Parts: sequence; C-alpha cells; structure tokens
Amino acid sequence: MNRYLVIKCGGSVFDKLTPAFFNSIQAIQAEGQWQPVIVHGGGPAISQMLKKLAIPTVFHQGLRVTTQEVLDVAEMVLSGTMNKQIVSKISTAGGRAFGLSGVDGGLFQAKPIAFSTLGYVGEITAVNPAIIAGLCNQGLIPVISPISMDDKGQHYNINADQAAAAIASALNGKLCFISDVPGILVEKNGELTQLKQVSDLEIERLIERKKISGGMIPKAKAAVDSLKQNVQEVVIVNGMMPECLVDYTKGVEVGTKIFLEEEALHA
Ligand SMILES: Nc1ncnc2c1ncn2[C@@H]1O[C@H](COP(=O)(O)OP(=O)(O)O)[C@@H](O)[C@H]1O
Ligand SMILES: CC(=O)N[C@@H](CCC(=O)OP(=O)(O)O)C(=O)O
Repeated sequence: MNRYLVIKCGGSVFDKLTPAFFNSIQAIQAEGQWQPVIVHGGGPAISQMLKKLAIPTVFHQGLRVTTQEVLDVAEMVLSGTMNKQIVSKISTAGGRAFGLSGVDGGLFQAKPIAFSTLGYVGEITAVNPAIIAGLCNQGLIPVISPISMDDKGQHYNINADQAAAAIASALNGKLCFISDVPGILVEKNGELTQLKQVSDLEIERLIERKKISGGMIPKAKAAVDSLKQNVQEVVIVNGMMPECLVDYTKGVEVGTKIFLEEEALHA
C-alpha cells in the first residue's frame, strides 16, 4: 500500500541538509511502507537573486509581494535551480527523483489571493493527485516546486508550506515540515523549549501573543488547515537531524506534532 508522506523542505534549511538527509528519503521509499513526496521552498534563494538583480524584496504578512518581474525570478529559482538541485541530491543518494512544478500537468490550479496588495501571489484551488500517484507507481520520488497556474495560463507564486498542505490533503497523507528549528519553540523559565505537541487553538494564541512569528506563521497555519482537510498527521522537524524522518516513519515521536483540539475532545 502506498501511504504518502509529504515532506516539505524549507529554503531556510536547504543549504544545511547533509547527504544523510537525502539518503533517508531514498531509504524510506525503499523500505516500502511510505511513499515520499517532496515539496520545496526557496525563499532565501529568491531574495538573494532579487538582490543581485537590484529588484526590491517586500513581504506582507509572511508572503512575498510578487510583481511580474518578481514572479519571473521566483519561477526561475524555484522551478529551476532549487528543484533540480533537490532532484540531483536525491539521485546522488540512489533514489529516482522527478522534478515538476504546480504548473506541470495541471498539478495545481491557482487563483490570486489579493491582487491589489500581493500581486501574483496565489492560493491553490484544486489539485490533480493522479499525476503524483502515476509518478510514484513508476518508482519515482516527485519533487514539487509550488509555482502554479490558473485556467488562463497566468502563473502565481505560492507559499511552499501552503502547497505542501494542499498536496498532502489531496493525497490523504502525512505531512512533515522540515525546517531549521526542532519544532515550535516557546519560552519556559527563560529558556526556549520545543513543544512536543500543540493544538490549533494554542497556535492561534501563540500567534496573537507574537510567540510564533515570521515564517513560522504560514507554516503553523498551513499545518492546521491541512488537518482540517484530511491530512492524517502533521509534524515540524529539524532537517539537521536526518534520522528524524526515518524515526518518524517508525512511529517515534519527533519534532512538534500539531493536532485539532476539538478532535482531541471527541477522541
Ligand atoms: N515559536 C517559534 N518556534 C520556532 N521557530 C519560530 C517561531 N517563531 C518564529 N520562528 C521562526 O520561523 C523560522 C522557520 O520559518 P521559515 O524561515 O519560513 O522556514 P522554512 O524555510 O523552513 O519554511 C525559524 O527559523 C524561526 O526563526
Ligand atoms: C508567496 C510567497 O511568499 N512565496 C514564497 C515561495 C517560496 C517559499 O515558500 O519558500 P520557503 O519555504 O523557503 O519559505 C516566496 O516567494 O518566498
């Protein structure tokens, strides 16, 4: 049985991922219980390229304000450099990876979120999971760039956490966010402590109190949304601990697990 494990690789940690991390992805597929599907970001690499081209970077509530020229750069970096680097690294680890973006085969349908403030930033309105199932059936590991398209052929820049949540939900899989932190951290007795689990309601409170900020806001929100849309389980783990992924597939508690408080009450 193909049980899907969607692994979202954040741009924050990409440069720090070791060959052991990519080996673990290949090992999970080889073991046969879980089919890995990779969705990647690349925010820092996009910002770096924009800087080189003297194009200003502007964020609004964690999302990059995307003009046509920013969109061109985001697509070049995400669907080009980043996507192919990940394909190469998995291939070097002995896996067979297949890179594609939300545009290809109509994998994701998108629409603008709020054109007047964000420009060409989109949200995903539909997913075609059969493309992913087809690739997996051929023994491939899909590597997905979040850039997507509407029915008129307009492309959109999509936050990679949201793209990962959308595909995990369409595949009814588990979702693992790989970041540069061991999970959601909160201050306890003057020290930053990793939460082993956190509910949707607690996440709302932490965001309100600014205890969750920056890139952790879209991630935590995408985690909650995905649980409300058929994702079996969501964790946030540190990519610098590659054994985390394999441990997770074996049922070991890793990182921060997100759960819905209402469901817990009825369990
Ligand atoms: N409460 C929190 N716990 C952990 N990380 C947090 C928290 N609040 C903000 N962050 C920030 O969120 C970052 C992860 O988000 P982001 O940089 O977008 O990662 P990615 O590239 O993996 O999507 C962390 O490096 C950290 O600086
Ligand atoms: C709309 C929007 O903000 N898109 C993101 C897409 C990349 C991304 O999400 O990368 P990380 O996972 O590394 O943050 C951006 O342009 O940075």
